[in-house]
Amino acid sequence: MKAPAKINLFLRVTGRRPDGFHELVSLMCPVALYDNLTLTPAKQGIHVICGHPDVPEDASNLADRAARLFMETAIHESFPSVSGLTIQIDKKIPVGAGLGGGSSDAAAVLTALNRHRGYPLSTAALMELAGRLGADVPFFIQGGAALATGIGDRLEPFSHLTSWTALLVYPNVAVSTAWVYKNLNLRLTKDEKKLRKFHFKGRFFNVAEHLVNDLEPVTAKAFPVIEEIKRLLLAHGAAGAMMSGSGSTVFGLFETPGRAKSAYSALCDNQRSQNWTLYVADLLIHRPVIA
Ligand SMILES: C[C@](O)(CO)[C@H](O)COP(=O)(O)OP(=O)(O)OC[C@H]1O[C@@H](n2ccc(N)nc2=O)[C@H](O)[C@@H]1O
Ligand SMILES: Nc1ncnc2c1ncn2[C@@H]1O[C@H](COP(=O)(O)OP(=O)(O)OP(=O)(O)O)[C@@H](O)[C@H]1O
Repeated sequence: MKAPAKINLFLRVTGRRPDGFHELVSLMCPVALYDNLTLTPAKQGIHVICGHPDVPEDASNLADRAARLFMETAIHESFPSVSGLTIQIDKKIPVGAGLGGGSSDAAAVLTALNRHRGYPLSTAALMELAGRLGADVPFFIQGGAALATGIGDRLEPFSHLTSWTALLVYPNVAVSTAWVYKNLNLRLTKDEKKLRKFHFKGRFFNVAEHLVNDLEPVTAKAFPVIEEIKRLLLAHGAAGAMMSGSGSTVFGLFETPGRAKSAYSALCDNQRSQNWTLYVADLLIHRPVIA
């Protein structure tokens, strides 16, 4: 099954909880760049096969953790015995890229196991399990664009968005999300705090006004290539350009797939892009219809 990447179109950090996690307001949208997962029954245990140098194949893989958590929880509810599982991941989403690849793999495993076992868990229970695996995982269970609050786990579907095509540029540097949050300066004035609580309710997302990411300056300071990519995307016709999540991927938003593809070609011809990986991907605004 397909596990999509995501981009953050709006990300304001509004505070820090006593446990160190940050509160935020973020508009997130899946994009049509996918990992492909194949789940097959095994005699015993959970096995991950991925073959990507930066993705663990042991129990620390988020897809493995998701399967384990599901079995521990749902087995008690409806199954007499634990069966094994092999998870094959064809990794297309770059790793440590701010595109939520690991989180999406985990959500895909939870959703597939729940469906396959005849829905022992409600969507709400599945989302709760997902939240235990990572802040971004519940978003991928829900599907479609969403406005996230809390630590990213409180979600409202959001459809006031134009069908942009994104050009994603991954500069081949992996960024640790924990490092970015740790280096974020959160000393905010009262006015700034008010601004950051900006509410999208009933409003249409406007690129010129709303495209913002509080984490971008932190990552861009360590990796100046981020500013360089933003400049190039804007110079090649993007309506807006910004880093996604904690980085390092930068996306440009284009009005049509044709314009995104022209920018893709122009950037590929540029000497500077030799070490970068580029993808053209439509925004997946609406929740998939489940048959
Ligand atoms: C940057 C975003 O991707 C934006 O959508 C998310 O906020 C991060 O989501 P994620 O990668 O699923 O994050 P997790 O795997 O849950 O957390 C990784 C680390 O990031 C920090 N973290 C994460 C989420 C959050 N709201 N506040 C944090 O401070 C914590 O140090 C945590 O240990
Ligand atoms: N299934 C998985 N796919 C990718 N990375 C995984 C997976 N399981 C564990 N990891 C580990 O998680 C780390 C970051 O993975 P990921 O690519 O999801 O981060 P990210 O792109 O920064 O995502 P986010 O936007 O959620 O911060 C890597 O160090 C990787 O080794």
